[in-house]
Amino acid sequence: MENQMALDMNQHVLLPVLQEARNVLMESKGGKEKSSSSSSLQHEAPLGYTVEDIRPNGGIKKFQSAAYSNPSPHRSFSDEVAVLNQFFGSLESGGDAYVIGDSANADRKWHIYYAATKPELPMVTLEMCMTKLNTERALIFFKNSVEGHECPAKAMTKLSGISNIIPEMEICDFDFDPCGYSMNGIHGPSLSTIHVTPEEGFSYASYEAMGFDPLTLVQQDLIERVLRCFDPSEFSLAVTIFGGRRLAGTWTDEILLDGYTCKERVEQDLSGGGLLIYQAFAASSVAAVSPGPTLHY
Ligand SMILES: C[S@@+](CC[C@H](N)C(=O)[O-])C[C@H]1O[C@@H](n2cnc3c(N)ncnc32)[C@H](O)[C@@H]1O
Repeated sequence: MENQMALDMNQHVLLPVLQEARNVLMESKGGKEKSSSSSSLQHEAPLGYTVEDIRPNGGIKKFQSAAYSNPSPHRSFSDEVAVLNQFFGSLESGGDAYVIGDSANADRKWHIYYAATKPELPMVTLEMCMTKLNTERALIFFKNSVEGHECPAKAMTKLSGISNIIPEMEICDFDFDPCGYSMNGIHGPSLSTIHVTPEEGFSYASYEAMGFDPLTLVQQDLIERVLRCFDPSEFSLAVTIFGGRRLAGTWTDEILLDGYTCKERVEQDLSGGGLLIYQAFAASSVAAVSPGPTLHY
């Protein structure tokens, strides 16, 4: 998870680091608040990042976000792993790093860093990375497309269908100027987050959810609801399971999606008893990508 990963960095850390490696690391570590009494909060940059911008987000302090530049060593995964090991390598599980995906395609790899002090509680986490969004769906995340609505972010949440993904979730959403969208959702122990970059040519949306009951929430239904919001030409997803397959309900199933071809499926055991299932999909008309191995660092 991105923001949610900041929950308890002393206990455990599972960092999915995809194309936006620097952002994920930044958000996982979290900008540390220096003063909560001031109305203009100061943030400390994590892991040597420089704070460039801090935006208020709906007035909810814990959902604030910040943008950072990415100086070395945050330009290569090996360097990132070396830095993370300094922080987390001495935890009971040690620090384990994995790169999963197509080794021939630099844009199609899933980077994972895992470290824990104690066995994980049973938990399923879904992470989706969607690219080449449908142009009309992407337009919803431009502010000028929701002109006239009192709150652009709320309009985007509703018009895109994001509010229907897990309808019970209380959503804190944020619109960027002139385009872009982020939200965090919460319902009991379940958390979710979405970040959308809608610009043509490099459009991208991420969806992540954790803490839900895997025996009642059906994997395929949830994924289909997410896809309806963005209609991407390509996407990959990672399901991380702690607690064993028996408690994971439908979350170990292979998913079959109308209009998409599964290009790759990898199952990777994680230290600490976890299982990661990675799958990559492309809209059925998109040319096939050859599967690649899992590389261990
Ligand atoms: C969803 S936001 C970035 C999400 C990122 N994880 C974060 O919290 O910084 C990305 C989209 O917002 C737009 N955007 C507008 N102003 C921005 C800003 N100050 N910082 C980051 N993105 C901004 C970008 O062009 C892009 O379409």
